[in-house]
Amino acid sequence: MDIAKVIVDVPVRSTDRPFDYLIPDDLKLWIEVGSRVAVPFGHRTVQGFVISLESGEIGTMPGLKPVQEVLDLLPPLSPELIELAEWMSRRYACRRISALQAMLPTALKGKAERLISLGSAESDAAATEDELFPLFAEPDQEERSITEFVAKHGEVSMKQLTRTFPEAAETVKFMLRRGVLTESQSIKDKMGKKKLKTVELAISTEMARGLLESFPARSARQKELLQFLIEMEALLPLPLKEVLAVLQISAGTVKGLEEKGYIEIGEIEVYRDPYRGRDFKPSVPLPLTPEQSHVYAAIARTLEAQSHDVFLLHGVTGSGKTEIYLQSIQLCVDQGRQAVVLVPEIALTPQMVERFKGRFGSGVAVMHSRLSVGERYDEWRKIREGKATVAVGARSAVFAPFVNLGLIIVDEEHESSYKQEENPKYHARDVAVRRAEQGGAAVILGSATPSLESYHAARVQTDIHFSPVLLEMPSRALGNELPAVQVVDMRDELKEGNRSMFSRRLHAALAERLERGEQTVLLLNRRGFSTFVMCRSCGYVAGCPDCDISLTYHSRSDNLRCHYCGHAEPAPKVCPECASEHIRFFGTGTQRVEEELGKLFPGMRVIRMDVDTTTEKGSHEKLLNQFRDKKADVLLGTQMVAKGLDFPDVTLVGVITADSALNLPDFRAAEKTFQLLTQVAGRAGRHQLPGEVVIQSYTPEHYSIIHASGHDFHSFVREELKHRKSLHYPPYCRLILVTLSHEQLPVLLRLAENYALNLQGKARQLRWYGSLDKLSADALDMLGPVASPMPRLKGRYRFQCIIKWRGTIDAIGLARTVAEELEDSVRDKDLQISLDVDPQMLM
Ligand SMILES: Nc1ncnc2c1ncn2[C@@H]1O[C@H](COP(=O)(O)OP(=O)(O)OP(=O)(O)O)[C@@H](O)[C@H]1O
Ligand SMILES: [Zn+2]
Ligand SMILES: [Zn+2]
Repeated sequence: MDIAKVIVDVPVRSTDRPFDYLIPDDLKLWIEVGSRVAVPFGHRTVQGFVISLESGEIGTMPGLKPVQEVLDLLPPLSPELIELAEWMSRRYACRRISALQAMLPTALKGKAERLISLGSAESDAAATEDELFPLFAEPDQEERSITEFVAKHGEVSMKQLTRTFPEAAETVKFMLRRGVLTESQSIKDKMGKKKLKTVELAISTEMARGLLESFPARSARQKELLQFLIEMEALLPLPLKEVLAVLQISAGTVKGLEEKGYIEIGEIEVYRDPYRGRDFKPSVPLPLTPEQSHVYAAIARTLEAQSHDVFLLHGVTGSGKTEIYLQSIQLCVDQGRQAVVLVPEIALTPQMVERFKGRFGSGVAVMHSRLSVGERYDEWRKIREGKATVAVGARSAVFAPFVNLGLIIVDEEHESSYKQEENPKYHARDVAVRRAEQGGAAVILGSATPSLESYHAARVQTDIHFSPVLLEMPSRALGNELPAVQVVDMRDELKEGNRSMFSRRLHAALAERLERGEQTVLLLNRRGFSTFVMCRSCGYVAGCPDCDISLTYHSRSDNLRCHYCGHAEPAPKVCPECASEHIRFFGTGTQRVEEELGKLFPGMRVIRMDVDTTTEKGSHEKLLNQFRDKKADVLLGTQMVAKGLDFPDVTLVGVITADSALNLPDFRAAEKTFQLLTQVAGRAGRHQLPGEVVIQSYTPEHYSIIHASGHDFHSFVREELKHRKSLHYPPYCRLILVTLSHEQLPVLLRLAENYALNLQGKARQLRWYGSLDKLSADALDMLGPVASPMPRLKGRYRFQCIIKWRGTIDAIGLARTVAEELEDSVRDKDLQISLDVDPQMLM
């Protein structure tokens, strides 16, 4: 192999293709497909990824530059992941480099660094002073110390040099020009490995014992250390820090013994383990219920054959899906293969981690955004170096660098957080299915409320997604009933004079729990229900001057903030339009509910869990532990409290407003409402005590609320699918959201119009264009251009087109080509076009 094809880390579209580099002889054994390398690009050194190797006649490739260095001992990506990235770039219309970068921990997102070393002739160790300073018999003292400094270190960074010689800028520049110093570039990672100093014997134990007898009396401390190391022989090398602490000796003592050559100070690499020192209650496989056995048998057949299948596991809340996951993983691990478990970020609670660590111990690597960059890097390395067999993590864990992956589990597969909203805009569930298909692994998509896309695909053979095997578990594992649900019409409450945010029913139920010492989970559905400021006299609403959305009130700082761009201003005391004092904060935040609870139930202990109380690392966990240990009566929160929690004493779940999200401009509003209500209702009565759920609503007749209260997934799906079909929404077609943005509105209008016309024209030529009402299998239709629901963001105007399509046509390729052609033809640097394939939000 002589040539490496490399995708370079340069963020412009024209470089989104492989570039050829020569592999120098000394790197031949080090470079593989998936290696991260430093390569020259223009005048810079950049990071890149080797996607293939080729042999070629070097003579026929004049001008090819060589690879500069290999950046890792083990290639961070496997050929399988390289292939997956290629697929992602087509599937999500993103650049290859952006797909590759998404697969790596932040710590490996290397940046070029300038390095200074001695000039070529001068770097020769035998160089005499005369050779070093040919033009000057007497180099001045400053030059001399710089040369010595650089020679001693071999290579120094610009930063090191400027710190050490802050005054010497002119001299260094002069030395560079003369060639005494030379400059190069290298890629430096954001995060190094963590090392620990260790100490051990440098001589045999026999010899050390012999030495003890004749040890000089004035070195008693050294003797003590030597003796200790002899005793601890079996445990060597020992961490230096611990030895110092145990013996109460100084580093000088150690140094002294080292200088005598009796002991050796070394270094070992350690992993920053976020769960170090924590005990996880070991758990053993439970005997499965008949429903579970049935489901497990189907999965086990596929695993035993080591073949690829996708299972959609639809099991009601508390049906014991997790036990199915655990036993399937066990089977996979017993075969010498590895498994990945994806969990939505907010459901990745300590309780969840405990269930996997408890069964598989230290073989579990955990990856989520609340870990530090270093911790995440180390968990990732544990996987890469074969020290972990199971990875549990949020979205990006789908890229865990296992080499023999046998199983991918996607828990709560309906969660929209599996879709990444920034580039690359991938959906982890779809990537999981693709990765498994590529590598012959099984996939389990689990949920109590599967997405309509997955469910429909399992029921009908659709051509738009994979076709999973449907497995259903309609009853709870512990044999108890799903909780009884009561829907309260809040309009009636108001009519009958109750102005509180709590209905009489919920109030009474809360009082009962307090009396019985049982616990309550209260959900405040905040989606589409922000705390905005409105004047009751004239209707003025405080909005962001840049984003055209209403500002949110923050009581802690008493100011108003824009959640999209961060704009902040003090909260007004009088209306800026009409000077009225009746300006009020509308909407209900968790804080207000907490205050209200305090008034209605003095002494009630409430834990509030929302973005404000969980910003600090570990706070989420602390709050949940407090609740589990019964240090509170009520757990009050946003979406965070709806998922995955399994607390035996929770017998009441209250939903303050069920329908606040129903009026959002989102075709999935009903689906999301149904899912949230079903999930949160599922937190009640999971163990011995029966559960009760109270849902408060202003539109109790809405089918998503009716069916959620009846735990009736199938009826909900039937009704929702009817709507989707008649309006042409997924799963009956696929969507591509095209957003164009520009600082100038008139320019944007023209460009958006252009985009739409070009797209329609091309689609017509290809005979794809037409209404989706027609019976043809391949069809494409387009809505827009219209102003985006967020028409202005960070000072830029935004317009969008929605492409609806079905069949085998390459609509994604078309949308991308038209975008690139428009960018090329107008050459307006301010124009941005972004494509979102299968969007979760039409914003
Ligand atoms: N075979 C079994 N025997 C005894 N207990 C079981 C069994 N399977 C599961 N359980 C218990 O049933 C309870 C519910 O199980 P689990 O939390 O796995 O359900 P789930 O389907 O993941 O629920 P959710 O979707 O609500 O998170 C847990 O307390 C679990 O320990
Ligand atoms: Zn006013
Ligand atoms: Zn704003």
